[in-house]
Amino acid sequence: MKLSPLCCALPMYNVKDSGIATEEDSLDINHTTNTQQPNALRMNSASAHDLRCLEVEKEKQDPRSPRGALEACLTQSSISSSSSSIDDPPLNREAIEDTDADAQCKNHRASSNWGKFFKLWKRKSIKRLSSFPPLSGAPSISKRNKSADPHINGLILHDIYDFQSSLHNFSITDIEMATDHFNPENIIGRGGYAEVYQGILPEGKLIAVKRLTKGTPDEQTAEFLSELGIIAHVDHPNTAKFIGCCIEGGMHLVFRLSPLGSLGSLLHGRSKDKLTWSRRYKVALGTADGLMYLHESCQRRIIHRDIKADNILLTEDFQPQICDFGLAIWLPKQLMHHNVSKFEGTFGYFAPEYFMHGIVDEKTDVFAFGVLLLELITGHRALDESQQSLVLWAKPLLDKKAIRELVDPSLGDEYNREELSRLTSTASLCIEQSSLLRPKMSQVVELLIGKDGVVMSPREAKRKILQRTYSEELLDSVEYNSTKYLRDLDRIREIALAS
Ligand SMILES: Nc1ncnc2c1ncn2[C@@H]1O[C@H](COP(=O)(O)OP(=O)(O)OP(=O)(O)O)[C@@H](O)[C@H]1O
Repeated sequence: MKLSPLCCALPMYNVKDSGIATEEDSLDINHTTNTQQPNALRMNSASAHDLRCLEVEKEKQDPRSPRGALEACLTQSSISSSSSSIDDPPLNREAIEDTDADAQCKNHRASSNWGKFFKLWKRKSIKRLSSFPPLSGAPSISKRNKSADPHINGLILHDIYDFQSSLHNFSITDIEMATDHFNPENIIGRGGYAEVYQGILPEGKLIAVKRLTKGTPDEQTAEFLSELGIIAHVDHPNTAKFIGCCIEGGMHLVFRLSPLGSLGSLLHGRSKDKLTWSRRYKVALGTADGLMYLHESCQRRIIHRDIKADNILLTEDFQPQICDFGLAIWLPKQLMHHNVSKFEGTFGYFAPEYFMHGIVDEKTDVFAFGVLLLELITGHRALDESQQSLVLWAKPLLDKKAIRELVDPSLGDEYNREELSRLTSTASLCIEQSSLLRPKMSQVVELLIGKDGVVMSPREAKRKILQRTYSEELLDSVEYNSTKYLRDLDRIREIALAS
């Protein structure tokens, strides 16, 4: 079951009182005020909103944040196009107008460059964005940006805009031609926010067009910018290939088509037999590599927050590509974790600390990756039709190493025992209830490939990865068992269904 971002407020466990440094949703622009929030949360909404506005201003100053990168681009664009500004068409208010009566935020929007962003995208003359900083080898922006010298800052901007992005600004005519006017027969996927159409460009390139369909125009804009701000900076063989976007007639993100669709559709569909053991192993390794890149090798830490089989696309040679960055956040280095006040994500993949405290960090992705490994091994869904959790079913079997009972019957004996053993022991570590005992993704990769020929036992691995953080200490001090996990799962499900 997928939770929509605004449908369900996270029950608060008074994290502030327990001493954890909390932070408003400073990085996730999805988090607008939720009218369905319980009273306690609603009472806080005014100050949270003010804080949010302040945070937005702070993000705009940081050229490495999604908002900062776009703002920087727009500042530059308005500098370079200042002479022609008189001729500019009026802003596309429709896309950004907010019905919110909050005067402060209206003022913020009036002075914001976001309107210009949409205007830029809409201009036919600008077909290519040169707005996003390079993905690698970028100038050390944060360091140099400390200088108050406008000349130096000008140089930095110059560096940024010299980057020739290959992102394309499609017109709605391009998109309609490619998808045969959004012919329903071309729908290849439906998610919580979007319909995805396959299409073909005049030069023959196959594309997938993600058309945002759910929510109000404001919510769609927030979702669009949130995903765009992350994917435009992500470039790895195991992440979805973003080509460009179109903001005419709605919000559209354009990707290279992954011909085999998602891992979820294959694993739980009629073509399951295509997923031989060696392909499953390849998918596990590739996904781990992609996630390690997001957590540890990007300019900023990216937490995906919705790792699941449906969000792993497959190329024709079964190379996995992580997609759907709609919930992803950038986490500042100095922040141990991020606290959210609303549930977003997918049932069956939630880590206990997310249930308990709304804590989001790399380890919540690691937990979801562990569930994904279990899906690959067992062929079961994360949550089956009767809402039974795969984690709770598999845990006792993992503990007593009943591997034959775990393995997908459709594989028969067609699997590599050593690889299977690595996958099961890694899965077992990833779904540890205490995030402290879960490995980092770089450790996961090592475990999966059996580095140095050593297959680590969970006990050995636990000893190796002991690295306590404050939040981990706190979590560890709370006795968290399967009963509590189940209770939390039920409670969150009830809240989600009630709202
Ligand atoms: N590039 C692509 N190539 C092929 N299929 C795709 C592609 N992108 C998306 N899909 C299909 O569309 C589905 C939905 O896409 P996506 O997850 O991005 O939408 P969403 O609305 O954000 O979904 P969610 O509810 O998971 O947040 C995917 O599970 C996949 O089956």
